Amino acid sequence: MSVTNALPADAASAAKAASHALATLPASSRDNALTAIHAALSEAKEEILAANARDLALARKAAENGELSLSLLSRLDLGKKGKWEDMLSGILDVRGLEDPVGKVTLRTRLDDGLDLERVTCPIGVLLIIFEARPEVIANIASLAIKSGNAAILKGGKESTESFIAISKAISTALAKTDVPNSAIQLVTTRDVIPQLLALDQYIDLVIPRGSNDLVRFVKSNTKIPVLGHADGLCAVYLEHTADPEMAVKVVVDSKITYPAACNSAETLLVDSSALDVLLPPVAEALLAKGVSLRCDAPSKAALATKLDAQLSAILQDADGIDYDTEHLSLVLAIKAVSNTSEAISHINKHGSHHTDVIVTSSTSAAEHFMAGVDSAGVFWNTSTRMADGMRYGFGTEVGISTNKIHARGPVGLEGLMIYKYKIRGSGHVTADYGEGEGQKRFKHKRLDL
Ligand SMILES: NC(=O)C1=CN([C@@H]2O[C@H](COP(=O)(O)OP(=O)(O)OC[C@H]3O[C@@H](n4cnc5c(N)ncnc54)[C@H](OP(=O)(O)O)[C@@H]3O)[C@@H](O)[C@H]2O)C=CC1
Ligand SMILES: N[C@@H](CCC(=O)OP(=O)(O)O)C(=O)O
Repeated sequence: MSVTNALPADAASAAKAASHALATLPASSRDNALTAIHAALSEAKEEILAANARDLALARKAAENGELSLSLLSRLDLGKKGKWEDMLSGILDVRGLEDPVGKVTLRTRLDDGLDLERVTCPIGVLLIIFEARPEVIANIASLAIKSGNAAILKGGKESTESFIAISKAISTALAKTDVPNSAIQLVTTRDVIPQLLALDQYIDLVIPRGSNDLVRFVKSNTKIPVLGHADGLCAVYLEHTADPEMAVKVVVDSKITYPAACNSAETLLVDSSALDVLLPPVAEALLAKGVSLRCDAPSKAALATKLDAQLSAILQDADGIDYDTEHLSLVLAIKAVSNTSEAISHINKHGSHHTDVIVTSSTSAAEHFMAGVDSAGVFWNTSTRMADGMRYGFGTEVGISTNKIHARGPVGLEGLMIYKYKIRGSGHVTADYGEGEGQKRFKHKRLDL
C-alpha cells in the first residue's frame, strides 16, 4: 500500500496491473497478506494513535470554531472504546471467511464434451471515496485483498494523518507478501478525484461512501459504474401492538449508540392510536440521553399530558424539513401516523432507502412493512444500527450501499465480486448446431455444482 504521489493515470495503471496479479494469487497468499497487515498495525499502534491524536486536535479546533460538525468529530477518534480492537479483529474475521474467488455458481452441459461454467472473480480495480473514519482504510484494504481486488482509496480530509500512518503500516506489511504494494493505494487530496474518474480504461467500479452530494457528484462526473453508499435517513415505526419496553430499547439503541453513523435513526413514526401508551416512555428515555425531540402536533399533545412540565417544556415543534433531514446528531423528528400503510408511504417518500424498522407484535403488520418499504434494510423488532457488515457476519464492510444494482446494504466480499463464464470444449463449432438438416441440438443439461 502506498500513499501515492504518482500521476493519477500511473497510479490507476499500476492498480490495474496489480489487480491482474491479485486475481490469480492463491487464497493462502491473500490470507497471509491479511495476517501480515494485522501484525504490522499492531506493531504500529502507538504511531498510528499519535497520528490520530494530531487529526483530532485539529478537528477539535475546527469544531470549536464551528467549522466542523460534532457528529463528524465523533467519527474521527480511533482510540474510542473498542474501535482499534474492532478494526484489528475485523481483519482476522475477513481472513477467516471462505475464499470468494473461483466459486462455481452454474454448470451446464451444452453438449457432450462441451461444458459451461459460471465462476466468481474479482471486479478488478476499485476507486473508493469515503468519509473521515480512520478504521475504514483497514476495513476496505482487507476486503479488497481477500477478494482479489486492487483499490485506490481516498478518505475524508479530517483523518489524513491517521490514513497516512495506517497506510504506511499496511505498505510495510505487503512488502513481505506476494500482494503487490500497488494493489492498495491511498490518495490524500480530493483534487485528483476528477482525474481518476476519467480513467475508465483502468478503474472498474467507483464506490462513493458519503453524502448524497458526493454520490451525485461522482455519478455526474464519470463513465465508470458507480456503487453509491449515500446518506442514512433511517426511521423507526412503532405500530400500535408494539411492546412498550421493546420500543424503548430499539429506539434508544437506534438513536444514541452512534448518532453520526449513517445507520442511526433520524425519524420516529408512532401509530396515533398508541401515542399515549408507546411514546411517553420512549420520549423520557431519549430526553434523559440528551436527545432533542422535534414533534408534530399530535405527538406533542400526547406527550404534554404524560410528561412532567419540565420535560414537556423542552419538546420542540417539528417543521416539514425535519422529516427530510439526516440530523447525524442527538436530534429525532417524531410524527404520528394512522397505520402501517401511512408509515410505509412516509418512509418511501422521505427516507433515503437505507435502513428502516417496525416495532410490532403483529406478524402481518411486520411482513406488510418489510414488503412495502423500499430500503436496503427492513427490520422487525431490532435496531437500525444492526445494518453493518461486521454484525451481518461479513467480517467488516466497504460501507452500506444504497444502490439497487449489484450490491445493496452492507457490502462485504460478495459485493466486490463478479463472475466469468468458462466453456470447455473439444473443437465444437456453432455451425453444427441449429434446426437444419443434420444439425445438432444443444442439450442444456444443468449439472450439479
Ligand atoms: N452509506 C454508507 O455506508 C455511509 C454513508 N455516509 C454518509 O456520509 C455523510 C457524512 O459524511 P461526510 O464526511 O460529511 O461525507 P462527504 O460526502 O462530505 O465526504 C465523504 C468523502 O467524499 C469526499 N468528497 C465529498 N465531496 C467531494 C467532491 N465533490 N469531490 C471529491 N471528493 C468529495 C470527501 O473528501 P474531503 O474530505 O476532502 O471533503 C470525503 O473523502 C452522511 O450523509 C452519512 O450518512 C457516511 C459513511 C458511510
Ligand atoms: N456500519 C457502520 C455505520 C456505517 C458508517 O460508516 O457510518 P458513518 O459513521 O456515517 O461513517 C456502523 O454501524 O458503525
